[in-house]
Amino acid sequence: EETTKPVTEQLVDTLTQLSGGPHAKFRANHAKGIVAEGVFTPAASAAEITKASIFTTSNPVTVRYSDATGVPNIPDADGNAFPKGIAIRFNLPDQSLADLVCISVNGFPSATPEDFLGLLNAVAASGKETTKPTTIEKYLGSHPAALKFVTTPKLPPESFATQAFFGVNAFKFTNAKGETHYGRYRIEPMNGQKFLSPEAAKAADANYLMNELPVRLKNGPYSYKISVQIADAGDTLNDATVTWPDTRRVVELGTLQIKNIKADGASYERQVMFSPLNLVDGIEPSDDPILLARPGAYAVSFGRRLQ
Ligand code: HEM
Repeated sequence: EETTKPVTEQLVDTLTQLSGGPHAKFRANHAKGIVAEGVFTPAASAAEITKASIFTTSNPVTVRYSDATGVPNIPDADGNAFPKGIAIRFNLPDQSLADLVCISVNGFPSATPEDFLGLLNAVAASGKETTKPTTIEKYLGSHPAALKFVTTPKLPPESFATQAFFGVNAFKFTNAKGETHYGRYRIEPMNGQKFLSPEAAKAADANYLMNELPVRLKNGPYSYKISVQIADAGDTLNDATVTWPDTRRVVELGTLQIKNIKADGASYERQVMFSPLNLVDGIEPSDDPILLARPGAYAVSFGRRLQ
């Protein structure tokens, strides 16, 4: 009997295929990672935007940095390891939690999960093709957002500590007065972004990012500013391929300080699934179909990782 798999499962299948997997016990995407710990301290301005406990109280956080793709040993400076990821878990005193799951580029190649599957399938098909234009060339020719994403310079950062990250999908924020705003997260290193030169990127060790972080943290903590870019009336809220102008208001939510590598990080990351829809009161999802598809895809990958 023929059954069509849900698009979320097809996405995980294609990500797995593209990575040369399955790779037992690893994520189907953002497989290579490192886990650290720190603390989030709110800024006074956060309360203007949201009553969410994660942004109005100080809490311990667990942070997983990652390279893109499902390849567990991808070289950190490889173009395919772009975008980098950051997953931040706020561990609240009542055992509840919330996650921010962001990437190192402000945008996404596709507006819907079906379109993203089309892109991944076009990449998968074009490996074996000899006639031009290939499936991926045709796909990119008719999908400008995907073309923009794949041609974005893939600058390898000096460190995960010198990389900015973006939420890409919009969320709806409610403050204590009941006022609502839509916004997108920004996570910016306090000491600015720093990238490798092309020469340094070519010479970089396959694990230079994963090796650098413990060394850096021995010399002390580092921090990011977490803020939210606020949509104006009329801005597109449900399409992650459409960035908003840089002139939009940006409100600071607080400071993320990273203090140490997590001791049991390797087993922790296997047992944990971060999700952009792990939320607390004061933050709701937008109706962006990419955002709404993510937990389903992540759960498929998580379930396979536990087998
Ligand atoms: C439909 C679109 C997307 C699909 C199908 C997808 C797929 C996946 C999958 C399967 C995983 C592994 C999850 C796990 O096993 O725990 C993952 C992880 C991740 N994704 Fe996505 N993703 C999508 C969109 C996005 C977007 C828009 C962002 C950022 C704005 C993002 C950032 C990340 C990050 C940072 C991780 C690693 C999380 C961790 O460290 O556990 N993804 N993605």
